[in-house]
Amino acid sequence: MKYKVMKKQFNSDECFVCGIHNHAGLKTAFYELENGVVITITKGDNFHQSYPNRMHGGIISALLDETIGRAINITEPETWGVTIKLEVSYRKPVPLDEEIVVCGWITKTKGMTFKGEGVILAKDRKTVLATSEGTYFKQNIHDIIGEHRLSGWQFIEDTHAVTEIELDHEFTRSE
Ligand SMILES: CCCCC/C=C\C/C=C\C/C=C\C/C=C\CCCC(=O)SCCNC(=O)CCNC(=O)[C@H](O)C(C)(C)COP(=O)(O)OP(=O)(O)OC[C@H]1O[C@@H](n2cnc3c(N)ncnc32)[C@H](O)[C@@H]1OP(=O)(O)O
Repeated sequence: MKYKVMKKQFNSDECFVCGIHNHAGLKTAFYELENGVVITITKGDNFHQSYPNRMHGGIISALLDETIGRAINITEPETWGVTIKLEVSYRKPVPLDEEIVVCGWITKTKGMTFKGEGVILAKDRKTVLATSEGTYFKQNIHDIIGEHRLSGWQFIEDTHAVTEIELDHEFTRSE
């Protein structure tokens, strides 16, 4: 099924996943889809490996963590969250020489916490490589970053605008 891209999200300076100046990181761009899912299309590098041509499990979990956490901004653009619990199922090796699609969506918000689920799809946009469930605690951005600056949080224009994406996956909401 084809999903329309509604919005591109901001990037940070130094975050391991989305920091545009983090040279060891993934520099991922995140997009909000019309169905309430946030996605990033990305590819790891050799320095993200565990076994040869296999992405390290910690990096897989970082990708799922941030993608799910960002999905809250579709319905609550001003909300920031910190991860308090994350469960990851590694279903198949995540290759480093092919694009993958990471998807995250929110399943529940209650009080100061929200929950979401995520999936990593292979380059065929269908084969499930990993799945995840996360819980996040809503926190004021100034309590999260303390004295650190907010200035690196910025919109990065795409050279080729991503307007839609085709995914062969059913996004279920269990709660
Ligand atoms: C340039 C500016 C911007 C830069 C941004 C850069 C990058 C970010 C990129 C994108 C951002 C957008 C979205 C991304 C979303 C996620 C991405 C990844 C996020 C992370 O990678 S983030 C790192 C890992 N994450 C942490 O660093 C959290 C450490 N933690 C704490 O900071 C405290 O733990 C806190 C504040 C959560 C609560 O602390 P507190 O002192 O305010 O309150 P307290 O302790 O009383 O807890 C209150 C109630 O939460 C329960 N509770 C607490 N922790 C729990 C746990 N783990 N499990 C189950 N329940 C828990 C208690 O049991 C109590 O429950 P009850 O009320 O029922 O008793």
